[in-house]
Amino acid sequence: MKTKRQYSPRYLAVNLLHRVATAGSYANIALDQLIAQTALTGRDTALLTNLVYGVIQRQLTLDFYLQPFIKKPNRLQDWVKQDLWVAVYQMVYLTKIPDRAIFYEAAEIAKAKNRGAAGFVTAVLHQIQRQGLPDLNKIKSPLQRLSVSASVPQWLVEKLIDQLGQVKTSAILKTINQPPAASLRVNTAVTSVEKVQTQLAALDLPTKVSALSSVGLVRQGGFLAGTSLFKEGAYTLQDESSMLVASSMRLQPHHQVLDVCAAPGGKTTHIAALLSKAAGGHVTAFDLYPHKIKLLQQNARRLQVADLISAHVGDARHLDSVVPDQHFDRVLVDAPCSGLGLMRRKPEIKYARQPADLMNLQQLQLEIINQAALKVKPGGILTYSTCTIVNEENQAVIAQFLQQHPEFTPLPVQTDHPLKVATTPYLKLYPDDYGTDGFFICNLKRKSR
Ligand SMILES: C[S@@+](CC[C@H](N)C(=O)[O-])C[C@H]1O[C@@H](n2cnc3c(N)ncnc32)[C@H](O)[C@@H]1O
Repeated sequence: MKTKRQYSPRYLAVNLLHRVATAGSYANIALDQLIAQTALTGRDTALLTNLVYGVIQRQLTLDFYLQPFIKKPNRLQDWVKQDLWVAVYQMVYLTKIPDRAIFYEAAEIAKAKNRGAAGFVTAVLHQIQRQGLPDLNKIKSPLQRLSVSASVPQWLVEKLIDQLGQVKTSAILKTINQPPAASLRVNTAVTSVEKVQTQLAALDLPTKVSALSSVGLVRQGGFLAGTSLFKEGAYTLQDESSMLVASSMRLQPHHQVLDVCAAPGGKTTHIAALLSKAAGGHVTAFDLYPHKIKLLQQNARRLQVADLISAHVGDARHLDSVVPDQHFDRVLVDAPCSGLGLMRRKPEIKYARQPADLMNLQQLQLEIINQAALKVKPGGILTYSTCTIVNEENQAVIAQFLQQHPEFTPLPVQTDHPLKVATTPYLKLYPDDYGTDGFFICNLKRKSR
């Protein structure tokens, strides 16, 4: 039987951080599962969420703060480090929580796991209280200071400065550690934005309309996947930037669409909602992984658009063997990418990526887009999108593609509302522009014969 302590948000946070670090789970998915399984109050859910995201977001900063107090970091057990991270995070960023409460909880968590470690945790925290934390402003190298303060690896800060300049990089780094907003796409195949907004408000979940997408609603925090509206398919959880993809594709109800990197189907189901079965519209969706195709099919059923979608396992690098002799009005390549635009929502990504990944991914992206191009009807449109913010995976892919494919020309990216960022020849959204994920969209029209 679980004790009261094991349901405390801090205990749950330490456990979850341990799982993310050791089993490679994504924090947002693991957190949603945990919240669904445990009957926490709204306040405890908010604290748990804050602790988990806050600690992962600020891991490099927290390591810097703890460094002078831990003599043998290599001998520190992972969960002891995570317990200390959670404690120091509260001391620095959640200033309303008194130190004595933080120390007591940190020691109790240590005791519950291994009695011997409780003394060590308490000693470290008391030493921090006596001596104070080291000062970030005293880091001599400006690059290292920016990296540690924003908790972003130095190679990535350097790359962003190189590609975007100091001012834009600082603006991005300032916003990526803010709590991510929750956003949902209303499923216009079955309901309307106004209706869902009213129904959510009645559940004490007020939302605001998205500034980017006419089918998006946003709110700061809250567990939106638990409502019966979600289960019935009235909406799905999706970042506002992702909602721009289907809207940009100039879809018509009768279109035949190929979605080659489709799972778990966020964009496939959005595309399907814009097609009409009666008019003959259809999406053929592929993904490399069978378990992801199952997820896509589940989502399609929940969102009541399964009859417009056929989903199969298939490799987008070999489309001729999966869709021989077929050509489509619209082809979407929502490419596998580094995910560096998701630093706020999936903060663990920034530590996992290595510089060499970007060029390896570029090769894969080029292979896929080159194959996808062969499946576009004359006069049709090929859409390339990613959730990353580095040139290698975005404009460099498009530039190389266009060199080899003069039959394609970029179109302005159509959006529901006028945006403050350029939409031609492609749309690059950074996390500081609208508080969304970082995203890239390019629409390429194939010449009519
Ligand atoms: C960015 S995600 C797609 C997200 C999806 N479009 C959505 O909106 O929900 C990229 C997808 O590409 C898939 N993928 C990776 N390599 C692939 C390949 N060679 N062929 C097909 N799919 C692939 C991954 O499994 C992953 O699901």
